[in-house]
Amino acid sequence: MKTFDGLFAELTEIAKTRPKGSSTVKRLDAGVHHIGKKIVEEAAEVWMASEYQSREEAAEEISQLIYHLQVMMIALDLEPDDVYRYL
Ligand SMILES: N=c1c2ncn([C@@H]3O[C@H](COP(=O)(O)OP(=O)(O)OP(=O)(O)O)[C@@H](O)[C@H]3O)c2ncn1[C@@H]1O[C@H](COP(=O)(O)O)[C@@H](O)[C@H]1O
Repeated sequence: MKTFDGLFAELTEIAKTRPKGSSTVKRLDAGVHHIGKKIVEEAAEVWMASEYQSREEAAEEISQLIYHLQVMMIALDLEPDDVYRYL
């Protein structure tokens, strides 16, 4: 099963090697404004799923929010430790 750090390592490698067909590469190329809008959209979906849908659907939306947050971290050249120090 994938973890936060495992996904971050995978996305970091994708950002370096830029494989064809990667949606992550497309999102990074689209830039911070695009990624930020996606984060807001996914955050709203987490809220809606948590309030009106199942726990399973909420978990899926949370995973997507984590993914888009990680894409933003990579766009900003932030490492997990840069974030963890505030936890
Ligand atoms: N975990 C994720 C992940 N979570 C969410 N998403 C993206 O976020 C989208 C979900 O948002 P929506 O439900 O709003 O779908 P949508 O409206 O089609 O979104 P848009 O593509 O239009 O923005 C999905 O369609 C994916 O494009 C993800 N894309 C990739 N990953 C993982 O990231 C890794 C690298 O992926 P690639 O870069 O595609 O190879 C792989 O391990 C993937 O499993």
